[in-house]
Parts: sequence; structure tokens; C-alpha cells
Amino acid sequence: MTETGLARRPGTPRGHRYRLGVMGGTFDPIHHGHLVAASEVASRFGLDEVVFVPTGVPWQKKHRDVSTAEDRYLMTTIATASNPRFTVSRVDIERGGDTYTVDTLKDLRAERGDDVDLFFITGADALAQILTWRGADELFELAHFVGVTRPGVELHSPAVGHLPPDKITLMEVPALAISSTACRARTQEGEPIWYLVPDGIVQYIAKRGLYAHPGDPSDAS
Ligand SMILES: Nc1ncnc2c1ncn2[C@@H]1O[C@H](COP(=O)(O)OP(=O)(O)OP(=O)(O)O)[C@@H](O)[C@H]1O
Ligand SMILES: O=C(O)c1ccc[n+]([C@@H]2O[C@H](COP(=O)([O-])O)[C@@H](O)[C@H]2O)c1
Repeated sequence: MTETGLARRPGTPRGHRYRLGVMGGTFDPIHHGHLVAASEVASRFGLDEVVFVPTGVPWQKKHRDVSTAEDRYLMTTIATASNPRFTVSRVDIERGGDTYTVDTLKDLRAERGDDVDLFFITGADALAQILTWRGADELFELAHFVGVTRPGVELHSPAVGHLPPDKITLMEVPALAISSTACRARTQEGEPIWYLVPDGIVQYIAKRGLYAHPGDPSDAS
């Protein structure tokens, strides 16, 4: 696990362009749907690394309380620690203010250099919203976008039809009907979240008392 990412892989052929997946999310909490999506896209696209980027302030989620950036960052670190290709970045947290993907991608480009290809990984629900994101027209110059299936969400939605076809790939991944909202609600109701999230996340949530009481971030209405 590194903050600045992995060095070029040993044995990588000369001239190989480093392929960096970027998995942005609020991760409140991170769950196996996120991890499977990242793993599947890494396999399909031969990614050298997937960097998970917890949002600073997710401006489209302001209607509810969100756990602190540090709790979400630590959960993301714990959940990805066992995979040598998964790393975590604090760029969105350190920048401060509302989080915009256009800034995330520019910061990662500046940090990693020009000989890196960026692949932004997103669920079909988020991809369908992309035209509402800040600087939407610029996004497709910064990265290739990979939209993955998510139960209950149409992969080929009309909104996705408006996106530049050469800049996006739609991809089926094993369906995991897990959401952070459901994990928070289950915790608040005293129901188990074992096997929906990595074991360390169950323990972290219990230790920190996240989502447990009305008025806490689990109070998602
Ligand atoms: N089960 C899943 N399968 C595939 N993609 C997912 C899944 N859950 C989340 N994603 C994608 O992961 C990214 C980050 O998601 P996010 O952190 O908002 O999780 P979430 O479960 O959607 O959270 P919430 O329920 O709080 O809205 C988004 O692009 C989202 O579409
Ligand atoms: O750039 C934007 O305006 C924008 C608006 C909403 C979401 N995003 C990004 O989409 C990713 C998933 O967001 P979320 O809110 O579903 O966790 C995360 O990286 C967000 O920063 C980006």
C-alpha cells in the first residue's frame, strides 16, 4: 500500500504505458461491490494498479450526513490492504472543498506523469449521471470511463447513449446487490453486515460506533 502508487512492475516491457485504474467513491462504507468492480476492470483492462480515491466532500450527497473523510479513508485502506495492486489516494481529501472528478483526474495526471493511461471506474448509476458532473466535457479527455453493471440499474441507459462511445466501455461484472446505504441501514437496525464488507470493515465500524445511532451518519434520510 503506497500513497504515491506502485513503481513500474518488474518485467514490464519497455515502452509499456502504465495503466492506472481510478475508483472514486464516498466509500461510507466501502463494500465488496466496490472491490469486485475494481478487480474485474483490472483484469479485463490489464491494469497495473487501481487507486481508490475517497471523496473529500461528495457534493451530490449533501442531503445526508457523511462520515468523516478520515474514517472513510481508513476503511478504504483497510479494505484494499491485502491486494498488492490496490492503493489509496488522499488527493480529493487534501484538496478540500467539494469533490469534482475533473480535479481528481488532473491531480493524478500531475502526480503520475504523462506516460500513464487513466481508466475511471464507475457503476452504471454514477455513469448515467456524468453529464451533471462539473466539467463533464473535459472528463473524457482525461480518462477512459468504464461503467460496470450494478443490480437494479440499466447498463445501457438513455443517458449513457449521450456519452462519447470511444471514451466509454460498458462492462458486465458479477452482480452484487450491495450498497453503502444498505450497510449503514443494517448496522443501525442491528443486522449483520458480515460478508457484505471485508471483515476488517465490520470491526472498524463496530470499534468506531459508526452508523449505530440516529443522528449519526447512518441517519441517511
Ligand atoms: N454493488 C456495486 N456494484 C457495482 N458498482 C458499485 C456497487 N456499489 C457501488 N458501486 C459504484 O462504486 C462507486 C462508488 O460508490 P459509492 O461509494 O457511492 O457507494 P454506494 O454503495 O453507491 O453508496 P450509497 O449507497 O451511500 O450511495 C460508484 O461509481 C458506484 O456506482
Ligand atoms: O465531478 C463531479 O461533479 C462528480 C459528481 C458526483 C460524483 N462524482 C464522483 O463519482 C464517484 C462516485 O461518487 P459517489 O458520490 O457515488 O460516491 C466519486 O469519485 C465522485 O467524486 C463526481
